[in-house]
Amino acid sequence: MTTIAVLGAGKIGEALLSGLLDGGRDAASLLFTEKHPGRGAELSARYGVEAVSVPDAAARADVLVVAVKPQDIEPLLADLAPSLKPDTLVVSLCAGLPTSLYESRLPAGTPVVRVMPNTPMLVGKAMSAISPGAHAAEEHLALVEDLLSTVGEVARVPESQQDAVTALSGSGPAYFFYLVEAMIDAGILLGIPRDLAGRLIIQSAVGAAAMLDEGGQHPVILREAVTSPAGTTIMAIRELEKHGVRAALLAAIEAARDRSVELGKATEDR
Ligand SMILES: NC(=O)C1=CN([C@@H]2O[C@H](COP(=O)(O)OP(=O)(O)OC[C@H]3O[C@@H](n4cnc5c(N)ncnc54)[C@H](OP(=O)(O)O)[C@@H]3O)[C@@H](O)[C@H]2O)C=CC1
Ligand SMILES: O=C(O)[C@@H]1CCC=N1
Repeated sequence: MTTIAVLGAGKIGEALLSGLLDGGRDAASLLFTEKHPGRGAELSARYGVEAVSVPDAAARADVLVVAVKPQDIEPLLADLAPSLKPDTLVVSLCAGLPTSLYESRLPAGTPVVRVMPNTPMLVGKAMSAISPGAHAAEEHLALVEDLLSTVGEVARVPESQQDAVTALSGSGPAYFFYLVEAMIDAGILLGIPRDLAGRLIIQSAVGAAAMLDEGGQHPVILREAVTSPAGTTIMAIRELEKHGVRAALLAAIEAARDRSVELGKATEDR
């Protein structure tokens, strides 16, 4: 079985380990590296996966999944480059970082695949978008697709779209969590106890997501079906429009895209 090492088992690295194990992968085929020995020991105990050093991961794994913050990439690549085996596939989960950055720091010909996943990986419902670097062939893309399809859906996109994808689906779960949090607060405002407000809103979100996913109908049609003439929903929609919520979402997602571009540029400038 292919050995996979996750370099940086923080929020998304841990979500990947946990999602792969839930998807049936053998813990013996997984490795991870962590900066802090305490966290390494905690994760090993929780998942039964071995914590190793970066050079050990490079020596033993067929696939290295980079999951450190973009700001931490340079020391990691400097650590990795001398011990990397020629055919090792490098998979980057890092926002903004182009495959060309890895290609310029790692041995010539290293295959690199850029991925933008999201945290619903933890429950097997990730949306991941993948793009090949200059030396990644179909077999590499197929391997990454196979790996990530155990933790959710996978789409192939040109690398030029990855910053936009990061803003949409990479950060996307946070926008929905923010909305749910604000709607629960509205329940509190209306005098509903917090637990009940949470159940009302979360089950509405789950139901709406299932209709979007399974029903095949456009969101406008689904919203119109809730919006009765002179009813309650249209009064709420008028307030959302008055407060510029649609424009705020467009601006917010554009700002996230711009930040992804900036994170990539910051490494180019070093
Ligand atoms: N969180 C998310 O929803 C998503 C994140 N991503 C991307 O995933 C990457 C990680 O994000 P996230 O998980 O949120 O961040 P975290 O900070 O939670 O995780 C990164 C982990 O890597 C550790 N680390 C840093 N340098 C090294 C190193 N050289 N060797 C081993 N471990 C190291 C960090 O330790 P320490 O904290 O001590 O520095 C930390 O535990 C980012 O590049 C982000 O853009 C992509 C999609 C979604
Ligand atoms: O906020 C971030 O930078 C990362 C990338 C996408 C989701 N979280």
